[in-house]
Amino acid sequence: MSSFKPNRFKVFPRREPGVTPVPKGALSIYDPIYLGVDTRGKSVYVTLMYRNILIGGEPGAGKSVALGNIVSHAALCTDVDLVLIDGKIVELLPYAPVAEEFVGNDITKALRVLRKLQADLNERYLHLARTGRKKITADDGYRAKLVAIDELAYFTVTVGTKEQQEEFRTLVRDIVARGRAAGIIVVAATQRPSADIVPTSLRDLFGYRLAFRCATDSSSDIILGTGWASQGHTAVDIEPEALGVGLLRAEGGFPRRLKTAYLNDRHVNQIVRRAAHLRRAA
Ligand SMILES: Nc1ncnc2c1ncn2[C@@H]1O[C@H](COP(=O)(O)OP(=O)(O)OP(=O)(O)O)[C@@H](O)[C@H]1O
Repeated sequence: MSSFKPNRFKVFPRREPGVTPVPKGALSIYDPIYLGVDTRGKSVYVTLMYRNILIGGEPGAGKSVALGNIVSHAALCTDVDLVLIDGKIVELLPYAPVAEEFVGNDITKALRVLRKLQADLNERYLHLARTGRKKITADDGYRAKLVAIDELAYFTVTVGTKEQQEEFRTLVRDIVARGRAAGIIVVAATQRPSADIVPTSLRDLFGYRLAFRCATDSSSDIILGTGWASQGHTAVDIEPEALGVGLLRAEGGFPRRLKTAYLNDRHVNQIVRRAAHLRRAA
């Protein structure tokens, strides 16, 4: 188990135009996010601004830990608001003190929060249309948002009425599809990589896909993309004891095996305390 060191999160030069300067010691959502190491021991980062990430795999394979790495980075950024939707409650609850919204296993509240996000999205698009531009930057006066959803299936098949589940699906699809350009990032995790939870049309909207161990080639393909298993890239091959090992595929690239960084509860609590301090000071 690696121990957490705050300076492990490298701060990269921010070259994007219109990025709000962040206070010393804080991170930016425009920075690459540290996820773990690949098979050669090289650090693996993902840049999520203007992108989304889908995380899938069987129970206990490492999805929530990966999600926690991303949310921890975002918490330490003073230029992004966190919207956390957690059907399991306990995975994202530690970040609630620094979140704009925290939703537990309450689909009515989840829908209210997603409708509000959609209205915000519509306003951002109107602004883009009025100014003749295609992408929101911090200069536009809109803050980036990171929407983390841990467990898609909980809200789309388990709780609520059929109508609520359908509305949840529709809202998530719209926010994933249109959110990127508007500075709204979606990070979604599911332990049920099946076509009813993640239809191809939704999967294909995610620029990054991270598949932890899956039971079948078809579940692995549901996360990574059709045809990868037949080319030898399948999360079925990940050994059951290899917790936190997954295949990461970035837009148009080959799946790359990685082991995620592990933050234990103490690390997360330290990060949240630090994040609260940075956010108050910003
Ligand atoms: N990168 C890692 N390094 C070491 N251990 C890990 C790592 N990732 C996960 N684990 C171990 O595996 C356990 C399960 O991980 P995690 O909670 O992320 O799984 P999950 O896929 O979200 O499961 P579920 O779908 O049941 O919620 C963790 O509690 C931890 O003990």
